[in-house]
Amino acid sequence: MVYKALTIAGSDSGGGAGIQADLKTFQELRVFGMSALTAVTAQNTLGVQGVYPLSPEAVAQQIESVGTDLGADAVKTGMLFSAEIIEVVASKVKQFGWERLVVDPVMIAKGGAPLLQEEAVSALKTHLLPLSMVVTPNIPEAEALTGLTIRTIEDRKEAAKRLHELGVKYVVIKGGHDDDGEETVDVLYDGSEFFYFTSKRIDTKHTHGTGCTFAAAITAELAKGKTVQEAVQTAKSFIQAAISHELGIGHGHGPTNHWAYREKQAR
Ligand SMILES: Nc1ncnc2c1ncn2[C@@H]1O[C@H](COP(=O)(O)OP(=O)(O)O)[C@@H](O)[C@H]1O
Ligand SMILES: Cc1ncc(COP(=O)(O)OP(=O)(O)O)c(N)n1
Repeated sequence: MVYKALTIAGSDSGGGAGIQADLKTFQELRVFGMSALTAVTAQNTLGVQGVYPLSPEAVAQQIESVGTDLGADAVKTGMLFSAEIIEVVASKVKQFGWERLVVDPVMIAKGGAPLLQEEAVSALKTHLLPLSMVVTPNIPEAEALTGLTIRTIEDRKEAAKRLHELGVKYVVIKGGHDDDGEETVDVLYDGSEFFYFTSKRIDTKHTHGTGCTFAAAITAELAKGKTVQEAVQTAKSFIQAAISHELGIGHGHGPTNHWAYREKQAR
């Protein structure tokens, strides 16, 4: 069986985040990866040097090409840049009836560069979140989407409930930005229960692209027909391996190691 996943996201020339991280993750999890580019970024481990969005028509046409021929078992969105792009993505998701949709609401790169226009946050809430099966905000993104200030796990639970009310079936609020304590905890809410995915916090500066990689792993597992709980568990193990076995490349915040999980499984 060939499982297929489509990522709709921006290109990271440095290869650690964006489309590149997504396709590497799909491949490592034995899922055929396809892409629709929303923007080209000139980016490396030191930061984002340039952002060049594509036209909404170009984004729509790429999705159309994939949807009318290959099809997709699951779809992920990453950097969407503008309200116009969000609207065409939402309309194509509806057109092709894609239900296994993972929305990683990328807003700002770790170095501080904006990857989503501020006025596009409300388009994300109105047009895309109601269509999504899973949304995977980090803490600042969950704050921007809900208007809440998030300090504690209870705050994250409240934010998850608010996002669920927008129509998202499963909300995962990631804990990478909560650097208190020895563990990172990702909180999953399915509309009635909370589940916690915990791992040892790794002390490293090489975490560029963790969010993209984590959401891409969820997407790959959903493409195979796994449940959301199973998919999040695999994604947590995948990202833990990718962060622990750092590559140490570049002069700044380096990428994670996308082949570490496979090598660990093979041992
Ligand atoms: N230092 C770390 N050690 C272990 N896991 C981490 C670390 N930083 C992030 N993660 C994990 O990586 C994934 C992405 O989290 P996060 O960094 O919050 O996202 P983003 O890249 O979108 O800001 C989550 O599963 C989180 O728990
Ligand atoms: C093209 C592109 N898309 C998304 C991101 C953000 O990726 P993320 O996984 O959140 O990693 P950091 O930028 O926070 O390291 C990006 N940088 N570029």
